[in-house]
Order: sequence, then structure tokens, then C-alpha cells
Amino acid sequence: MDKLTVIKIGGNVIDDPNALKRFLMAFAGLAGAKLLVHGGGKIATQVADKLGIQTTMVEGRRITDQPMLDVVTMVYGGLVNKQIVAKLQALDVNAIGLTGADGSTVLAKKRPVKDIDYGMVGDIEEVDSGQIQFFLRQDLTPVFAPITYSAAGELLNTNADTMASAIAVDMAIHDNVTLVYCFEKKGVLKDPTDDNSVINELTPALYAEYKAAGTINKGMIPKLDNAFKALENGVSKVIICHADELAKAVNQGAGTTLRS
Ligand SMILES: Nc1ncnc2c1ncn2[C@@H]1O[C@H](COP(=O)(O)OP(=O)(O)O)[C@@H](O)[C@H]1O
Ligand SMILES: CC(=O)N[C@@H](CCC(=O)OP(=O)(O)O)C(=O)O
Repeated sequence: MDKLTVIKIGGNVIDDPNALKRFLMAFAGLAGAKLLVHGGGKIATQVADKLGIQTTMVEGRRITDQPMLDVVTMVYGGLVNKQIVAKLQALDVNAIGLTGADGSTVLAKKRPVKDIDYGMVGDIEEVDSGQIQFFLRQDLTPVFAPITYSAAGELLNTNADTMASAIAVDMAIHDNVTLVYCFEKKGVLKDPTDDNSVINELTPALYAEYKAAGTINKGMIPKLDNAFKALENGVSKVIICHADELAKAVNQGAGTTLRS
């Protein structure tokens, strides 16, 4: 089995040009097959705001009506994705920017309306890991925007953490996969106000304890739910770390490593 590193980069880093530059240099320097999934929620909210479109988030998911779908398609699939691809080309990484619709890589289904109508939000149904494998074999580095498509031909907004987890799980059929969530903190923290209180190893039991105590909250909850799901479904290693510590996390160890 070949080794593959699946990396997710969050919106707070993408929104900081210097932090993004440092991260992409580290990504470019990683040995072996790799692919990137990016977020960009913060930028979509800023652009929507400029257009007079209000953002509503419920449990870390954006309520996506048609005007908001247009914004996220332009921001994630266009602006953010192509800027990252161009910057990677300058670092000698032959990146190929994709949404889930491209090459039918990530098929989703519009989230059914229960208590909440999320609008055009997609729950992932199928990842075409063979197609992704094909890109990797051509020495292309896939860069995924968090946009999927439905069998009916709709574009759907999908949480980037979920997209990274689903891709990592399906690629684990072919490869020995490490999944790394990079963001602006040093890992999962015992005390969210103290950046040096990193939890080195997190088990499901410990996660439940910290969640009940309120120490782990907000965006970290869906991130960890996705991260544990990957670990339970064939991904060899899952790390949550600072974007500046990507190389260290992969090669030596840094941030928070999940244990089953
Ligand atoms: N215990 C914790 N340790 C680290 N971050 C936490 C913790 N609890 C909540 N958070 C929050 O989770 C956020 C990460 O989730 P999110 O905003 O969805 O990031 P991203 O855009 O990178 O996916 C952090 O910015 C932080 O504010
Ligand atoms: C359905 C849904 O919520 N999609 C996310 C996709 C972007 C994302 O996940 O970006 P970050 O990783 O930067 O938070 C959103 O529109 O905010």
C-alpha cells in the first residue's frame, strides 16, 4: 500500500496571506502523495456580507439558500481554489483544482429537511477514490473545494472537514492514509484560552469528557466527530495541528493525535 497524506486547511489560515503562504510552502515540501481539501467559510461570510446576504450557521453548518450557494460556489470553487492552485504551481506542485463535481469525485445528496432546512447543503454519498487515484498517478496534486454535486446536477455546499474525512476514508481502500486537520491553534486545547495546553492524545472517552465540560466546543465538535469517524473507518492516523506545524506533525509529531 502506498502512503497518502490528506490535509485539510481551514478558513482562518486561508484568510491570512502570510499564514497561507507558510502553510503552502510546508505542504509543497511534504514527501509522497498528498492532496488538499480547503475551507474558506470566513471569506464566504465576508463576501456574502458585501453583497448584503446574511450568514446563518447552525451546528457549524451554513444555511445555504440559492443566493448563498452562488456565493460559496464563486468563493470556494473559484477564488480560493484557484488562488491556492496558482500558488502551489509557483512552488512546483502540479495542483489540479476540483470541486466534487469535477471528475465525479464527490457525489452528495441534498440534506433532507427535518427540524432545520439547511437548503443546498450536501451530505456525501460516494467518493470516486479510483478517479482521485488516477489524478495522483498522473503526478497531479488534487486541491478540493468544499462543493459537491447531486445526481440531479445540483451544486451543494459541504463542510470541508466532512469532505476531508470522507475522501480520506475512501482513499484508505487503496492507500495507507494519514489525515491532518490544520488550523490556527496548536491542536485540541485543554484550555481554549491557553495555546500551550495542547492535548497530545485524544481518545473518544476523553473527547466525551471535555465536550461535556464545555472545554471542547463550537467548530471543534464537528471537526472531531469527522476526525474520529475517519479513524474508525480505515484511516491509519489522524492529527489536528497548527498550520505552521504541518511538517513537524507528519514527520515527528505535533498537535493532537487521535487514538481509538
Ligand atoms: N478545546 C478546543 N481547542 C481548540 N480549539 C477549540 C476548542 N474548542 C473550540 N475550539 C474552536 O474550534 C475552532 C476550529 O473550528 P473551525 O472554526 O470550524 O475551524 P476551521 O475553519 O479550521 O475548520 C477554533 O478556532 C476554536 O475557536
Ligand atoms: C455546509 C457548510 O457549512 N459548508 C462550509 C464549507 C466551508 C468550510 O467548511 O470552511 P472552513 O473549514 O473554513 O470552516 C461553509 O460554507 O462554511
